[in-house]
Amino acid sequence: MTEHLAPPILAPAPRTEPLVIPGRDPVPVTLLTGFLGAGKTTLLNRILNGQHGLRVGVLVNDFGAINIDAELIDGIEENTINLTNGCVCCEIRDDLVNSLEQLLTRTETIDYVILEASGVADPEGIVMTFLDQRYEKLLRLDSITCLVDAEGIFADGDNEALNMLKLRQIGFADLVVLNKVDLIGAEHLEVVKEWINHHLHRIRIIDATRCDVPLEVLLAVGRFDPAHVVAQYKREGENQEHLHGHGTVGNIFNTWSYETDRPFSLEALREMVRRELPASIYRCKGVVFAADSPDKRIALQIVGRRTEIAELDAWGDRTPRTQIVAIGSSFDRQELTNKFDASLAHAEAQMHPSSGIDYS
Ligand SMILES: Nc1nc2c(ncn2[C@@H]2O[C@H](COP(=O)(O)OP(=O)(O)OP(=O)(O)O)[C@@H](O)[C@H]2O)c(=O)[nH]1
Repeated sequence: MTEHLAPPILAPAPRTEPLVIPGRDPVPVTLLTGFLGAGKTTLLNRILNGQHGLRVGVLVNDFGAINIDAELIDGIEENTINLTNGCVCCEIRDDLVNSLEQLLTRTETIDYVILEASGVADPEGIVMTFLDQRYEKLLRLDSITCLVDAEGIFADGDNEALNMLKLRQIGFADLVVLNKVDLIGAEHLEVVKEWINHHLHRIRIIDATRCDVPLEVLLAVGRFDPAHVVAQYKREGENQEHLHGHGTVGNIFNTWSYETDRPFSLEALREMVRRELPASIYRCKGVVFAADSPDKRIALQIVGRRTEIAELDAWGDRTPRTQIVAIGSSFDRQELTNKFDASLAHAEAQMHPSSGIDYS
């Protein structure tokens, strides 16, 4: 039921020939980066449902053993490929290229690709893949948009490696969407902007709630500039900030996953998160089987101690089963399992009479 981040896998022999799909121009790619829970999937769904006339293919890289994001992306299964078993920025870089190739050859109809990196991905490896000349006839990096959680950006702020990762995610981007401004006041917003501007100069920042950003600034903008990557390296060199590879970052995270056929009490789950979830759990998400609504799949989203619960489709032919993943640093997995176990409906029934559904 528990695991660390997957260890690096042996990469296949590197390609020597340029990758070309005959008759095809390089397909533009927008890379979505940003720390756990910042809003990448929210933005992705917004783009997929937007009026842009583009036929979009999607690559999703999630953390943990179960790819929950794939469940939460609105209905384009056939043009979506999930990258599992590792982080897109290092362990599965060849997998990334193979998946992109698969996505582009699978159907003639894709004319734009969006890659959602995992929230723990260091952008360097991904950017380097796109700068590799072997792939330049296949793909063109159009832009890198980094989502920042304006409320949660300073969570666990004493953790230097964590701050560094967040800054690198921002530093490699050509646009920052400062998201969740609905959750903070004007003063906090200014503090976040000052923090970003203090560390990184001349980054374009757009404030947003629920990633409501005009599509014109996100897609087919041709903003990616390799010179910016060079400048980022130079800046890091001057500030001696380089992380010496993703391994350093990867080591600060642990993942946990949980599965059960027994139904949850949503109220108990929400209360448990509010009162007891350790601050060292940065992100938790899943698809839940709930006693409150046993016929429908329930999406569970936890960022810090905020919980969002939403009804998805009916279980239909699928056996109702809860799958939850969490990521954080230095937490006790058994303790976490116990806390979730205690939020199961029957466990709750022993302590409280049953309560109504609250989807707020
Ligand atoms: N209040 C508020 N909630 C938001 C906003 N944007 C996103 N959320 C919520 O934040 C949670 C995380 O959003 P996601 O889009 O899944 O974040 P993510 O960056 O894809 O997360 P991971 O990749 O799983 O780390 C979800 O519950 C969203 O509904 C916002 O502007 N305001």
